[in-house]
Amino acid sequence: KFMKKKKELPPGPKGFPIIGNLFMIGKNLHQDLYQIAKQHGPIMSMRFGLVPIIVASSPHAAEQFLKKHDLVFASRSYNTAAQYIGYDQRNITFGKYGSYWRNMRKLCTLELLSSLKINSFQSMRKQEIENFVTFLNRAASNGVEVDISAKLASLSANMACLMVFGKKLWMKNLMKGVLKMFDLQGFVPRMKKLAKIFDDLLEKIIDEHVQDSKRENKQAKDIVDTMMAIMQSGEAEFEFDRRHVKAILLDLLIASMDTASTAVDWTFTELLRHPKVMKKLQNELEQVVGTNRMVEESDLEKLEYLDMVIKEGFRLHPVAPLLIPHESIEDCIVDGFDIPKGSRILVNTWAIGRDPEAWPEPEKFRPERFVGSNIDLRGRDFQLLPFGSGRRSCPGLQLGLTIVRLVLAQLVHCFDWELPNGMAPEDLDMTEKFGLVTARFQHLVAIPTYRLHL
Ligand code: HEM
Repeated sequence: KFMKKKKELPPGPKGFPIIGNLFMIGKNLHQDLYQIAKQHGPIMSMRFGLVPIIVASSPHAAEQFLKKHDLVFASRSYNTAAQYIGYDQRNITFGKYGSYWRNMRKLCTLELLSSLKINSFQSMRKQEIENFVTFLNRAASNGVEVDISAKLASLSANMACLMVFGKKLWMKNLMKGVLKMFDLQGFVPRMKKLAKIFDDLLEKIIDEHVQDSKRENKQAKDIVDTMMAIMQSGEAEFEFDRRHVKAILLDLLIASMDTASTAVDWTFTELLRHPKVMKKLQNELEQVVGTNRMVEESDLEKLEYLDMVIKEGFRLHPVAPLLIPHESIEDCIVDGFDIPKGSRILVNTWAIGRDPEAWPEPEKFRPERFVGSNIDLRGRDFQLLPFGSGRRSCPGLQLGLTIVRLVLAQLVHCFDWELPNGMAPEDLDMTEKFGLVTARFQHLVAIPTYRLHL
C-alpha cells in the first residue's frame, strides 16, 4: 500500500499562528532575511501572515527558481495595488503569467524598448544630461554643495517622462504616492483616489497625442505615439484598448523613474568613499574621452573599468534587493523540498552579493575583482542579478544600463568631488531605506569642481 509522503517544506524559522514570521521583520526586510537565512539555509520557508514565502539566498538557489523551474515561478501575486494601479493586472510588472502577459511583454521588448527605440531617444538623453552638467557647473563656480540624490532623481524622472509622454511632467509627488500604495496594502479608498488621479492624467495625455497626431510632421515618436499607432492599426493579436495603453504607460514610467538614478546614487557614493577607484576611473575617461569634451554614448563600450565599477556597485547595492516577488503557479519540488502552489518567492540578490562562497571578501568595494572574470550582470550568472534572470527579468535592462553608465561617467569625468564640511570619505552614511526600489536613507551631498577644458 502507498503511504502518502508528508510534504517537506524547506527549513525556516518557527512562526506564530496568524502573523507567521512577521514579528521577525524590521525596517529593512532584505537585511533581516539575510541574517535569518544564515541560520536556516539558502532555500528557506516562512510565512508573512497567511502567505507562504520562500526565500532564495545563494546563486544556486536563485538558479533553481529563475532557470531550472522558471516556468513554475514566473507569475506574480494578486494585490490591491496591482488591481487599482495596474488596471486589474493588465500591466507587465504585476501581470499574472499567461498568454496576455506574454503578448504584452513581447510588445514591450520588440516595440517599446528595442535597441532602435532606445537609440531614437539618444539626443533627448544628451540634452537632459547637458542641462544637468550645466547646473552642476554653476554650483562648482559658486563652490556650493549639491544634493546629488535629488538632482539624479529629477534627471531620471525627466528622461522617463520625455521618453514615455514626450514632455516633462511634475510626477515626483504622484510617484511617491504610488510607491506608498504598496505599503498601504488594503487601504482601498486612498488607492482608488490615487488611481483616479493617474487615470485622468493618462487620459488627458492620450487625448493630446491623438490631437497632435492629426497634425503633420510630428517630431520624434514617444511611447504614447507608438502604443496608439499599434492600437489603431489593429495589428495586435490580442485585446488592446485604452486600458492596456494606460497600464503599460504607467508600468514603464514607474519602472524607469527611480531605478537608474538610485543605482547611480549608490555607486557614486562608493566612488566618494574610495578615492583611488574614483581616480582610476577618471584616468580611464581621460584616456578614452580626453578632457576637451563630455562623455558620449558611443564612448561607453570602450570604458572597461567603468563596467567593473558598475558591476561592483550593483553587487553591493542591487536597486531591487529582493527583485519583484514571483509566485508559483503549481506545486514544485526544488532541491528535494516541496514548494506549494501560490508561494511567493523572494530572491535575495542583496544577500547573494554578500555570499562569501561566491565573492571573496564580499564586504569590500573592489571593482578589480572583475579583472579577467567573465561574470556578467545580464542574468546569465546567478551570483550577480541586479536585473533578475529569465522570463521575468527586466525588459528595460539595455536602457537602464545605458543611463547608469552615461550619467555615472559624466559625473566622474566632468568634475572632481569633495565632501561638505571636511567630512572624511569613511564617514559617509550608508543606511538603506528598503522598498521595491531601495535607496539611500540620507541624501548624498557633495561639492563639485569642474575639470574639463571646454
Ligand atoms: C538600472 C535600472 C534598472 C534596474 C536595476 C531594474 C531592475 C529590475 C528588476 C530587478 C526587475 C524584477 C525582475 C524579477 O522580478 O525577476 C525589473 C522588472 C521590470 N523592469 Fe526594470 N530595472 C531597471 C530599469 C528599467 C527601465 C528603464 C524599464 C523600462 C522603461 C524597466 C522595466 C521593467 C519592467 C516592465 C519590469 C517587469 C517585468 C515583468 O514582470 O515581466 N526597468 N527591473
